[in-house]
Amino acid sequence: MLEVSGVVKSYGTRRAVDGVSFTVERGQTLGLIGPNGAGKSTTVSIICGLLTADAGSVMLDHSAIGVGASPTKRKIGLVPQDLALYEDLTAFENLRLFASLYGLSGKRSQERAREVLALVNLADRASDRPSTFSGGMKRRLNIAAALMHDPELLILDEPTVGVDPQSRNAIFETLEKLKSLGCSMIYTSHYMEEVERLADRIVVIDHGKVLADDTPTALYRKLPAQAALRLELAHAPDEALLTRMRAVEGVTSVAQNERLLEVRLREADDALPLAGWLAQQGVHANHFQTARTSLEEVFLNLTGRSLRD
Ligand SMILES: Nc1ncnc2c1ncn2[C@@H]1O[C@H](COP(=O)(O)OP(=O)(O)OP(=O)(O)O)[C@@H](O)[C@H]1O
Repeated sequence: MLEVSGVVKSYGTRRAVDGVSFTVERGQTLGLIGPNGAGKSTTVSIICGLLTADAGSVMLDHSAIGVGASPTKRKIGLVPQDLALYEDLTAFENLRLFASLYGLSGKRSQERAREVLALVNLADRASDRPSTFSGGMKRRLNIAAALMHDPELLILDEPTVGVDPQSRNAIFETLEKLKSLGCSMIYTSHYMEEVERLADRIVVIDHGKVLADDTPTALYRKLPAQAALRLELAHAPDEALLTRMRAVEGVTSVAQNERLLEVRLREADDALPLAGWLAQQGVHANHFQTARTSLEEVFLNLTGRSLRD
């Protein structure tokens, strides 16, 4: 449905996007993840035709997207990072204003406004002004605005920035509903857990380049460790024991802080043979905890840096 090929964009001498390519299939949610300044917003602005690329192309349903009016652009709905609501108008009036920008008016515009307000769970707040809304409700109204013209592809640029955890959840519920209705989405974020919750496919971007493009499951598989075991031992282990433990089948690394050990395992099933080995060595744990490694580590593994400082 969407094909981004070799897109390049510089601001002066700074290359913000450096040959980015990826595709979004119909009904798919793509997570575009990278740290601040990675080039996500620039990429998204080029896809929407708000910025011109220096090189490369963006095709939506085999038609090129360029700057300026085009019927293809109408197939996209953008939820920008900055809120774009009129505080003096009610939620309903805001939506009708957005609809009029797309040439939708009269009864059809009223019906659609009611439809999208219900979709974002704001039907009971239709007559209220956004100035009385929480940050998360404003975001949901912004999502509703982007949906007024019934786009085929919804692009959300970091929609949870500045939103409290409870409202964040409400945004996710809205997006999950849209996904179940078959809406195609691009979701940018620098929070891996957010992208992981929604995305069928994740594109990792850094310094304007795509570092990985895969399904969450495939990205997990590429991590050297997929599980971890945290142990609190009865006695601090000596170096010789740690060395032998590192050689146990399935163990990828062992970090020690006095009596606490964090053992990285290739997969969760490797915990059992390790527990057997520890018992054989006469090593007793007072406490242990298993944990799955997080997809956050994909970025760390690819760049040696974490997604956020
Ligand atoms: N209008 C501009 N003029 C000059 N440089 C810019 C402009 N917009 C972005 N940049 C630079 O381009 C690079 C990519 O920025 P972009 O906003 O696309 O990244 P991002 O991944 O969306 O980051 P953020 O999450 O902070 O928005 C950054 O180095 C940024 O400073």
